[in-house]
Amino acid sequence: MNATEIFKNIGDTLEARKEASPSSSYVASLLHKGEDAILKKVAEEAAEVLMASKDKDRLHLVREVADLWFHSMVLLAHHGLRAEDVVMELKRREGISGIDEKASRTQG
Ligand SMILES: N=c1c2ncn([C@@H]3O[C@H](COP(=O)(O)OP(=O)(O)OP(=O)(O)O)[C@@H](O)[C@H]3O)c2ncn1[C@@H]1O[C@H](COP(=O)(O)O)[C@@H](O)[C@H]1O
Repeated sequence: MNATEIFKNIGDTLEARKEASPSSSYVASLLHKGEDAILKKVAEEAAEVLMASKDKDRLHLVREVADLWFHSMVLLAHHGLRAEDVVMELKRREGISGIDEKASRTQG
């Protein structure tokens, strides 16, 4: 299974969890708690990424980034968006130098 298929499968699961009972699923319970609870998890996971990076523990870092990506996907689902929307934005940016893009924003 490639990354695109994994993102799609998780996105489909998150969508299905909107109809699931909060007692039966972590995602359903988080979606049920609402935006503030999801944002709190995203912030917590981002902080854990920082700590894992400082620990110089590569496996720990991969696991924390997975937690951050996953909770970001739950946030996207809350807003009716999917990982594929973020991938499309990254694709749109492909080949556009960050330096050139920043310069175009500061001109005129
Ligand atoms: N990828 C994940 C995933 N990554 C992390 N987590 C959960 O995210 C939670 C957050 O972890 P923390 O490190 O903050 O630990 P915690 O203290 O237990 O969390 P809190 O009680 O503070 O929320 C843990 O319960 C993890 O199990 C995930 N839960 C679900 N998924 C995917 O979502 C699908 C649906 O999950 P359910 O809705 O639970 O069936 C699963 O099949 C997976 O594909």
